Amino acid sequence: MIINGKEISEKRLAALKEEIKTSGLNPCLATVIVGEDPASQMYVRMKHKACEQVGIKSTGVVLPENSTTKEILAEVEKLNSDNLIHGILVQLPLPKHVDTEAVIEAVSPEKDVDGFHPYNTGRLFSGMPEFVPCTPGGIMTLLKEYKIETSGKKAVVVGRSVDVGRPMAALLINADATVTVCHSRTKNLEDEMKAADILISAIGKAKFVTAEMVKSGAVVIDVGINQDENKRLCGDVDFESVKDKVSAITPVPGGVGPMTIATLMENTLKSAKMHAKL
Ligand SMILES: Nc1nc2c(c(=O)[nH]1)N[C@@H](CN(C=O)c1ccc(C(=O)N[C@@H](CCC(=O)O)C(=O)O)cc1)CN2
Ligand SMILES: [Mg+2]
Repeated sequence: MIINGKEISEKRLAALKEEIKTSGLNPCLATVIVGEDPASQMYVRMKHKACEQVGIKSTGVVLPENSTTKEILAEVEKLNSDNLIHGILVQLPLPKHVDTEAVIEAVSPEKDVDGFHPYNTGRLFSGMPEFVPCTPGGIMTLLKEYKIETSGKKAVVVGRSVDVGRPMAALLINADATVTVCHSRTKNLEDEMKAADILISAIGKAKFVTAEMVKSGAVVIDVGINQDENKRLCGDVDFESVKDKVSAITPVPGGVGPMTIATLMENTLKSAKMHAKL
């Protein structure tokens, strides 16, 4: 089975649009982008377009590549204190000279729709999630939509990043899976991967995962955003070689990516609801 993230994201966005229309709320998302990385610019455009699609207002702060950490923090502060804004996201990666952790920590946890602030990661790891990072959150939605059981399953997450690997592991623990997190120093990576009922690959290497590395009937979720030898977008998984061996697999494009955006929209509405109660 091929997991259709594009279809599920469209379904969720349509439901969100209806909910927002009748909510009486005016949710508003602010994006911050630093520099001119074409991929980041495209993702931010996609986020504004999704906002328009569902009826979320959006505003964008665009800062030059040579902005200092202090200058970025000042912009974030302005957004924190603007009562009309419910969600703030700083597009990552930031330029190398910027203190990314300081910027993430500066976003008010109540507006942190990316779920990257330590307050929100702490809540997630304590089993009391509020804002869940959009990519792993979107993956959990896909598993639920396709009725893929997690309880008691052996889940292997390859990658320990703050935005994907770590929160993914926390979400799977919260969903009663037995979770192993692998990374660049893991010994016998192939053996670990082959033991997985659910394999989440966030490695960042084009077509790294081949059929020999996965168990027959496993569920394979591909978080990779890479380029193949012809400069075409591809995932971490060698889709053609793996798809016939597994019970379910996400393609790239059209798998996890669209769910990241749909989850961001859901988090923004959630934030607007929380602010309305304050
Ligand atoms: N502040 C954040 N920065 C980054 C995040 C994030 O969640 N918050 N995630 C990624 C990039 N990202 C969103 O920002 C993102 C990546 C990919 C997609 C997507 O829909 N991809 C499509 C293909 C699009 C294409 O043609 O290239 C797909 O997979 O089908 C959406 C969002 C890093 N930074
Ligand atoms: Mg840095």
